[in-house]
Amino acid sequence: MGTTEQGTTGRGGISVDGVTRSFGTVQAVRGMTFEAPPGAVTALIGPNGSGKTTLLLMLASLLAPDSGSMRIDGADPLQDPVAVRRSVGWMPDTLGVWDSLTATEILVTMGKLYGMVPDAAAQRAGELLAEVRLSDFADKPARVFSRGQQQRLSLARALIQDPAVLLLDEPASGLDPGSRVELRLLLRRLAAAGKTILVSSHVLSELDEMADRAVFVSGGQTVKTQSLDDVGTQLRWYAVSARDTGALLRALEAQGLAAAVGEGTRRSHVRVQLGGEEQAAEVLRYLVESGVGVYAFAPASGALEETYMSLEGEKP
Ligand SMILES: Nc1ncnc2c1ncn2[C@@H]1O[C@H](COP(=O)(O)OP(=O)(O)OP(=O)(O)O)[C@@H](O)[C@H]1O
Repeated sequence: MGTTEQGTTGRGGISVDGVTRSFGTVQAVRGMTFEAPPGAVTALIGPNGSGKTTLLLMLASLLAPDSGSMRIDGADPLQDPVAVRRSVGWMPDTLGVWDSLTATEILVTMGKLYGMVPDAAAQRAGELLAEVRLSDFADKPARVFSRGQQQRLSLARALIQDPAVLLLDEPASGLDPGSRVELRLLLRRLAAAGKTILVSSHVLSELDEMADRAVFVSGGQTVKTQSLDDVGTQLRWYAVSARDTGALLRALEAQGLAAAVGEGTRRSHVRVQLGGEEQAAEVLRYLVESGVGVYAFAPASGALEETYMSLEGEKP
């Protein structure tokens, strides 16, 4: 597939419009509407129980919505589940069945289910196991895999048919720091190749590095979408540390900035809200010139965490 965005109803990307789903009296998804374009990583962010997994299951055509419409790479999961399953790679938050099969057997079986001839499936399995650094475990049964190894195998399984769309539910959970970096690089590479990637995660610092856009959900509804391109102009809290905290506070107040001593960290710091990177650069220059001895100056939290916390704060 190409890298061009092709609109809400044409081919390419994910489009979700007014989707709902209940389980008995529990309204898991009350109304979600958003787009995830091809060639980008879109983050799906929300508190526990906000409906992320339910939505991903519906997109993967494994669960039917009660109402609303969805398009995945141009196909409707209700009308055309076969097309959707062909174009979607699904990485659930746990690997699931087939514990007694080896990693290679799992991937080859999946490949054959997608219509690959055995040789091609075996070759693809070998390439993917190398990609997720599991070549040494190719002939080991999945039941002996650690949580992180299972996650990596699950990712390989999601990629077997070279899908146009990747749906990933908490893919970094259980991964060691090195594997997380590799996952990030792999997903950026796949997005650059034109794939549509929708990834749910609670690790916002990681999504800051990985995602192009974010969809925030709460109580089964989409509450905000954010482009990470706007981060440079976003109002953000900065944490500033200086040799003389009192002088630092006075210097910031002299600039008309509301500053307060921050709490909750080992190192003493001052929190100040700034209107974007331009203002941050000016304030930093001023502080350095005023001789308060600044030794740390950075956003107090990631951009997504800041939005997440502000949305939590707005809740009734
Ligand atoms: N099969 C089911 N039967 C009954 N209730 C369900 C079922 N699946 C999900 N729910 C409920 O729907 C709501 C949304 O669950 P979901 O798993 O989609 O949330 P989530 O955002 O993925 O949460 P988490 O961040 O904890 O993974 C929850 O209240 C959950 O208890």
